Amino acid sequence: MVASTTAVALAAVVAGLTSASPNAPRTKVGTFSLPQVRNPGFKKHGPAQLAKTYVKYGASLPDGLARTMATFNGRFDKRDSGSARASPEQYDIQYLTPVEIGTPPQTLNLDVDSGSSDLWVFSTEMPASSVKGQAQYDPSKSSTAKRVQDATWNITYGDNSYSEGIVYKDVVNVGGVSFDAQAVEAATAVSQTFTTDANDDGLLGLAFSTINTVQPSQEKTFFDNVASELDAALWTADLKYHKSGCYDFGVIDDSKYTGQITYTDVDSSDGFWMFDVSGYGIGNNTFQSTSFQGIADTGTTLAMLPAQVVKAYYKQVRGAKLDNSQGGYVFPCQANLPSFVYGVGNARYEIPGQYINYAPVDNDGTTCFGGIQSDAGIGFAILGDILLKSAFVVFDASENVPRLGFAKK
Ligand SMILES: CNCc1ccc(Oc2cccnc2)o1
Repeated sequence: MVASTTAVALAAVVAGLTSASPNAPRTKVGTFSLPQVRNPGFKKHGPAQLAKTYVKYGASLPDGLARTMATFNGRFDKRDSGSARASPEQYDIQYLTPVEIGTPPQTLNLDVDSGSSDLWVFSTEMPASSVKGQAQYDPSKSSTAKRVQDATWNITYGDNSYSEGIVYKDVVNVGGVSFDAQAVEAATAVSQTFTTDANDDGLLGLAFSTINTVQPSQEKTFFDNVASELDAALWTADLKYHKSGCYDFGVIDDSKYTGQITYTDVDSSDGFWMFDVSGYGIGNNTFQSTSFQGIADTGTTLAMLPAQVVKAYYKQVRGAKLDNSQGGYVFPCQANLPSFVYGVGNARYEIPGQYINYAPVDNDGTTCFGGIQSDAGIGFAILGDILLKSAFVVFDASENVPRLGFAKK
């Protein structure tokens, strides 16, 4: 930002020095004055003025100025913002977002994941046996793909899914926001859970770049790469129950929420969007102001909450039980589930009971698996899609301390 201010200041000085043309005839005609009129259509733009001056005197533009002018390509005042659809898989197990990679663009449907920081894709670098219907990034078909020599990555997720591979730099476009040298992590191997997930072509990590797994030199997330070009260094998640939602970059679309946005500071020291949940309520019972730490994680399907909170919730559900063979709390699919309320500061956000009936565990739909489960062993709560889809969420990195915003919708 300072660089462009300097350019503007410099341009203003240079523009001022060249206001009178040096080529005017030098005849002695006494004095004359030319009243100046303001050009109503003139938009002040430092780099453009400076560039004009260089061109006027036949000088070539310094590289930085040429690059600046290239990025503006006529958009003198607009910076950037974009919007990308988030389509749910069955049971909202995850939401997939089309991402264009390479030249010409190859479209892959990625799982936007605020709980990790690698952008990785199924690729032609992996064995065909690991690919069951997914789209594959083919760097050999992208004129802008450049291999990052000796770079590798590997990552394991909360559900023990795993992937690893090599790295290219290429153009990546998400919802109209583009970066021309994004680290695209091409998978050479993935776990069976990814192979069987036919619609998921990879992940787009939007946690903090400090937990990106590329070695020997860590790479930046897509958001960190584009943040300085966005109208505002933030992105928003508007996920929905059993229907498509939207990720926006660089803009808060006021039509997508009601009332006020409540902000809370984020502790990003572990690389996550970690914040304090101020408490919880079950159905119409009194709100319990016992705070706990949790991460906002669009890449986790369920809500993993403190064991005591989960126990108190399912105590209100007739026939609910902890079934370790299923890996968590189950209940009769016909159960009438109470709503769940979580607090952010003084604000309260309610998850309808219906959202907490995640999916049947048996073919006849008798027993269902809960959307709220215990975070035992994780070390913090995970506010996954079950909770996030009931709010409009702002992931705001525009200030020194990042923050999360929540609003009703
Ligand atoms: C559903 N298993 C495969 C799979 C798709 C996306 C991911 O990634 C995850 C899993 C858990 C938490 N965060 C990201 O794994």
